[in-house]
Amino acid sequence: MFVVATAGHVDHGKSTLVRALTGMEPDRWAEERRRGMTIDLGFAWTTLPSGATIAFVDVPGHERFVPNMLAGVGPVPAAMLVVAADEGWMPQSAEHLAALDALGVGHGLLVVTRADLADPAPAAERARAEIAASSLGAVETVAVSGLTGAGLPELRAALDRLAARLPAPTVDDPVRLWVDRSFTVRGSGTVVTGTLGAGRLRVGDVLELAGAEETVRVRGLHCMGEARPEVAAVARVAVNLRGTPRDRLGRGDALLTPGRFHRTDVIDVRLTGDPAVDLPATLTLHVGSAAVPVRVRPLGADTVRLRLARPLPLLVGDRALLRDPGRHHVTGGVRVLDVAPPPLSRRGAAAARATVLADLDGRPDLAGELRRRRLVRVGALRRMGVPVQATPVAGDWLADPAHWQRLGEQLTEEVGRYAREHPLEPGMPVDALRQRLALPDRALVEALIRPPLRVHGGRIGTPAVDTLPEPVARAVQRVRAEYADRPFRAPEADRLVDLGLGPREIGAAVRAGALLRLADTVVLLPDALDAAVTVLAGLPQPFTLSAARQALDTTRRVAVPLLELLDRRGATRRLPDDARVVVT
Ligand SMILES: Nc1nc2c(ncn2[C@@H]2O[C@H](COP(=O)(O)OP(=O)(O)OP(=O)(O)O)[C@@H](O)[C@H]2O)c(=O)[nH]1
Repeated sequence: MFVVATAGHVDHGKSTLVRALTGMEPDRWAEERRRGMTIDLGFAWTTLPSGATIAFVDVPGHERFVPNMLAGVGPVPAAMLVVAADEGWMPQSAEHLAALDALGVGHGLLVVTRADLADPAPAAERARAEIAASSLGAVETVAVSGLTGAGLPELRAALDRLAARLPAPTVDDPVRLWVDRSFTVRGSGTVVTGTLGAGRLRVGDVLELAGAEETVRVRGLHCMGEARPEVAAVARVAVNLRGTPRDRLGRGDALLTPGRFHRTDVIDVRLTGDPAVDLPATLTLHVGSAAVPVRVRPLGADTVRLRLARPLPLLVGDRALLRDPGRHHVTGGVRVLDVAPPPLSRRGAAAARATVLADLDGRPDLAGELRRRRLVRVGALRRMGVPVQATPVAGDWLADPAHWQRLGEQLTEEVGRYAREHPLEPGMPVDALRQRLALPDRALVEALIRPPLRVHGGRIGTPAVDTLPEPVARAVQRVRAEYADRPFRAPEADRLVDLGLGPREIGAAVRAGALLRLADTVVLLPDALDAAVTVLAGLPQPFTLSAARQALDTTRRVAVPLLELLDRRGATRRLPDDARVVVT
């Protein structure tokens, strides 16, 4: 099935055309029949020559009912713009086209009606020129008479071609069904209707109400007058919500796949088309079938922040329309750039925000969102409409890769600093670290830990120190504290004993990797090796033993075995003349 909305000036023959195509009566209300005018939305369907089904959303043409028109057009992907041959292009033709353009409707047809009353060519030419400048672009044109039926077979064929051009619906997406009507059916209870633009509905589904944060169960589904166990997009659908009082939901509400949409009352948007220089401070935002008053705060040249009078389930990339209800005038279109924007409380925040927004295009972009939010939950991103194809760093957290790497470096620094400031403690408490790094979740801290660091007893430290017997671990910490600023000076044997490290303790510490034995009684802290390579790499190459000794600020007792160890590990290479180079 595909769904097309009509559009066009009042009395140009939209309803007559839908009636002629479908044999159904789209104007449902007695008042509409009496006044010969469409006030609200009408619906009808038919089968095309290809066998495809097409449903029409027939909208009112009178300017007073533009909000109803927008509720019908908002969720529909294609439009049939109707212009009467005898009247030609009229104000509501223009306003309806402006609305379709603002909403970014990209597919449609031009139908010149009442072709039995006048030559359709002039009206067609003018209309085509207007339409060409809109999001609809170049459209196929068909002249018809709803009265005589002339042109209807050609129109059916053109509708088939239009259907073939429409993008395939995404039936696996979450459901956001904008409600355009709600009524009570005797014996069945509350029924709502809408255009299902994406996703799939099944009897028994549990859905959320956008406005009430409560869930409802789908008791029955109707599509084209028939009960169905399941309806997939794109379709006109009636949903029976027996048990839900009718006053709980109406036009502008939405039925949602639970947990998949972010309800927001603040959005940052880009104005599309010609951004008006002076936007009024209050306007009405039309999106889907909803119409909500908004307060407008300009940010950049074509970006504004909108504060909605009530929250709506919006996604990054949504198209919407701003209208000035006082002046009966479509102000322009917007594309949603951010549905969870940061507050603008600091001085200069608005200008900074405008710079960020200038780079956004409303296309959900995972890498960009991660860069801006740094750390964000999978569910939150999904609810904003960002497709998530990335592996969480911990739990359901996603991280910007560069930020994550910086956090890892900060963590190492913090743990190192803590060890220096608290030499007797066996590591830094995880919660203290979480606070230092301002991380929202302990799981993130744990995910950032890389060997040789590890968590032990709620603290983060090096495993060697953790697993050593308590007195030995303390003794090693004392060495660390005492030699922090001269890492290549090995303590003399009697100093080691003073610090609590006799031959047995030294053996345990070396086995655990907490000390590095260079020679019988020469020990260093294990990180001295890497530090030594860094110092040596800074020397003019090759360097001599004596240059190395001076650069490391140590004695031959340490320098000789240290360089030999580095040679064995391949970090340095000894040349035939006994000088060395650092291997890079
Ligand atoms: N001669 C002739 N009259 C037509 C044709 N199509 C519509 N009309 C007449 O034009 C008038 C308006 O037609 P509608 O179909 O109600 O127009 P509409 O565009 O649906 O009007 P709104 O929904 O109120 O905007 C009616 O009197 C129709 O009988 C046509 O092809 N030929």
